[in-house]
Amino acid sequence: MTTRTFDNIRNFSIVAHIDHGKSTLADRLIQTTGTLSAREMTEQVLDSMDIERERGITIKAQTVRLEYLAEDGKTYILNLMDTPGHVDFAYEVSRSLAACEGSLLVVDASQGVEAQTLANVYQAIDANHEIVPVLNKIDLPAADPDRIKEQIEEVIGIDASDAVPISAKTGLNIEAVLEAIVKKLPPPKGDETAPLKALLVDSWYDAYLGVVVLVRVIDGVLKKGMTIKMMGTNASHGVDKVGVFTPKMRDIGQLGPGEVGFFTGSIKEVADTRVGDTITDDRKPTASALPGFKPVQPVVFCGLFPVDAAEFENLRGAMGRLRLNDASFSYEMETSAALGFGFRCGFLGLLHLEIIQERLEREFNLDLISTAPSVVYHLKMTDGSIKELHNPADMPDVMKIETIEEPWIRATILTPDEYLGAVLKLCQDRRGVQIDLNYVGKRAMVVYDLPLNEVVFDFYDRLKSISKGYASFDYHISDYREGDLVKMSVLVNAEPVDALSMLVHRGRAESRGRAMCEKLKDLIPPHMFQIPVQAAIGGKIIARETIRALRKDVTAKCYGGDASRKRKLLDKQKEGKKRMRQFGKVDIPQEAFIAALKMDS
Ligand SMILES: Nc1nc2c(ncn2[C@@H]2O[C@H](COP(=O)(O)OP(=O)(O)OP(=O)(O)O)[C@@H](O)[C@H]2O)c(=O)[nH]1
Repeated sequence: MTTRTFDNIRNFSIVAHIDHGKSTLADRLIQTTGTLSAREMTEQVLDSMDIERERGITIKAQTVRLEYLAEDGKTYILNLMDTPGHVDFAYEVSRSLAACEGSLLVVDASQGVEAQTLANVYQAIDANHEIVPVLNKIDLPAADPDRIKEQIEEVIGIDASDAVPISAKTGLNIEAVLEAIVKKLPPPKGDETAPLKALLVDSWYDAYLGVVVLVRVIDGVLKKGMTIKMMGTNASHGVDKVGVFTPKMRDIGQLGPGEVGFFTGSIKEVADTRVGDTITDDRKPTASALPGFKPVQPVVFCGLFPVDAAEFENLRGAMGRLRLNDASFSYEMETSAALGFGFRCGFLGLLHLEIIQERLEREFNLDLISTAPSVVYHLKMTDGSIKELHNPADMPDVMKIETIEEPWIRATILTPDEYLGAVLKLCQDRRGVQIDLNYVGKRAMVVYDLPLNEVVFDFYDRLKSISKGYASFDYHISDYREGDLVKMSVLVNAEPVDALSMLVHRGRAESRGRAMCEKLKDLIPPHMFQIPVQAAIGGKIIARETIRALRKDVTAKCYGGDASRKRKLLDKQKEGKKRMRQFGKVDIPQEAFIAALKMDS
């Protein structure tokens, strides 16, 4: 067995803060290497999902194989691995990075280093990547490449003297990027005579081909017709097709060491393929699996219920369809006294939650009520057992709980100096513990440890609003810590609304309860009777508001005459009704469930 270097291959990814031009550069690289015709280039190629494009973020990792004739006269195969740009998908990012040897670090030359730049580049450094800094958007008048170079050296601590100044938009200097990839990034190494060992980087469901698996071959050869084994799940599958993306799918029959491509076979569900798993030859397995494999765990849960109970089966069908392509999304049936039949769903983070909810509503035309997002708590019971709590409504008797642990995150925030005070206050208000405060050029960089449950509702929105959109934020889950947490229930007209119950820190329970009652008072329309709104811990009421009785005739304003206007108003009222839920005798509008949880004190 001999390990050798595959000199004509380079595997790289692009790391960048959101909007710094990763997709535009990727498109330029594809175009410059002539992989697609100009007509095919009209759309951004790598971001393929609608919602991704609308939100300008990349969710599913994809990859493209480029062929580049370099200045040295040789033709190179360049595999560009696209990485998801958001923290919720950090594990997928780390697997994509593990599949290559180097990264292009794209920094907007008019903006400089941002929180995600740091988080992503540190991940690339952890993956032992060689890093080529690229300064993008130098066509902008505000671009200051020299200052940004200094910033990269100072903050990230890598040599930026050879950083490539480009404009991905105008196509300026793209050749120089390709040359840097060839000259600076190391080629892959591997042993083609060894048993197959490949990293499962990503997988998705294709209507024609079934499950498509993206892999990076480390050793051996992945061939059409062979039987492979996934070492994490111990499942074996026949291989039907082996190929690469150019970015169109092209069959090439086999992939050798250092190569990146896809295969299809007898795999039924995306859930059967775990990102990070090792793929080997079923008949001649490799001795050791690749390190670092961990199944992804949902960290945020919420209930999703159809507004119209008759839509329950449609919702179940839609969730099944989404899960086909997203194994990290989980759901199980749940019944709520107030909301009826629905599902308890698990997500990788808040963005993931929003994306799934939006797709259910948009692609499947469902009207949904979502309950408060909750993190996963670890309960240590008095009998010594450990329980995971996904839903505050399921909280066991407090007498049986010894301690409650909650997940904490480490957050990195970059903000212009003038908003620093407000940012620190926000973190402090959310039980944050300051770890570091530094300067990156003219901007402050603060590192905080925060309980995830304080971040889960509206932290990011608040951060953006207090910094006028200038602060950037990134986080990762760090650990579980014990907290003095209590379950707060909300009662509307003396009926507990389980969908609004939540775990809060004891020290904040009263102010949260008060804020919640005040909010609900505004959100719940007056009825024909008086409605008390209360917050309680155990049997103890900690806050109360009253919605005064009101008899309101919506058509009263239309003095008889205009029938069409009258009908419009009644229709509008009916529309409003549809989005309400009855709790005992009280109608609560759907918006109330999320709005009540936002704490914009
Ligand atoms: N002026 C200028 N604008 C650019 C340049 N490169 C990209 N842009 C613009 O910057 C915006 C963001 O570019 P994208 O390529 O979508 O950014 P991205 O980093 O891929 O963003 P995510 O996919 O969300 O991670 C778009 O409006 C681009 O047109 C450039 O060189 N100059």
